[in-house]
Amino acid sequence: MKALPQPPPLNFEADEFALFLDIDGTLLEHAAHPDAVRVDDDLLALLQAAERQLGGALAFVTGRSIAAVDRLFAPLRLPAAGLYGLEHRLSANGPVEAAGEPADIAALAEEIAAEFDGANVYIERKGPILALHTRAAPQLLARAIRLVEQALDRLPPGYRVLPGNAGVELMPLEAAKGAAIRRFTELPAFTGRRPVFLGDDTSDENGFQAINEDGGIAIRVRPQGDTLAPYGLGGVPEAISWLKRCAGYPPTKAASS
Ligand SMILES: O=P(O)(O)OC[C@H]1O[C@H](O[C@H]2O[C@H](CO)[C@@H](O)[C@H](O)[C@H]2O)[C@H](O)[C@@H](O)[C@@H]1O
Repeated sequence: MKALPQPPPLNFEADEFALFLDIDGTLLEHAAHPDAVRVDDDLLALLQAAERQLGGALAFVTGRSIAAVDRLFAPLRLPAAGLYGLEHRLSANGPVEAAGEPADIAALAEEIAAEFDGANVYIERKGPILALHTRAAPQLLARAIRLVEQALDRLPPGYRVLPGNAGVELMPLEAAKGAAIRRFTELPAFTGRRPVFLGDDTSDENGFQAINEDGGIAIRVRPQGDTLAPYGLGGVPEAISWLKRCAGYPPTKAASS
């Protein structure tokens, strides 16, 4: 695969850009369990500076719930699309439009938890989305995917299965990062600015597509295989270094090499 060029540094203070950030694998290195990731003060300060410089045109766009995002980044609160856009908080201190857990998904979650009883598989119940994490038990990934695919046949239409490298998620069809980003770009704080989206995963490709269609800048972190993003950054450290340059931090050795 041809290496993607790095994105040019942007000036966050230029009133030109709206920034959308995926979290896991983009801002935070992956950990064996979703609750094992940590946000350090350096990242918090960077996000606070970026939010100020961008005039508030900064939002998380993540598969996590907004409640989980707030716990991770406390005391920082940003506008956020959680659960791939099934939840929104349109302004930093606004209300969360949260999504509940339908009865059929609750029943399925119980069934799958019993199936994996004693195995090192974490079942994350996120309202209408069910995630099975096998990062700590990679040998169980194929079984987890099979179980969720079989369950799809029993559920009412309107769900899809999104397999990943370390787990699988069952989610409503309308959960998509592209639509989540567009919901923000219609708001006064974001509109008229060029959208920029950093993501690292298959689930971010839908966001890249929307960004490309809307004349924005799509950046895939640690690109592997096909991507719609025209730009790439090697990993989380490179993504943080690039964001720091955009926010006017002095160059570090790693960033300038
Ligand atoms: O859209 P994102 O912000 O990238 O969120 C995607 C999922 O992230 C979390 O799971 C992933 O990260 C965990 C911590 O590194 C890791 O243990 C897990 O294997 C990954 O799938 C989160 O728990 C999910 O709810 C998000 O959908």
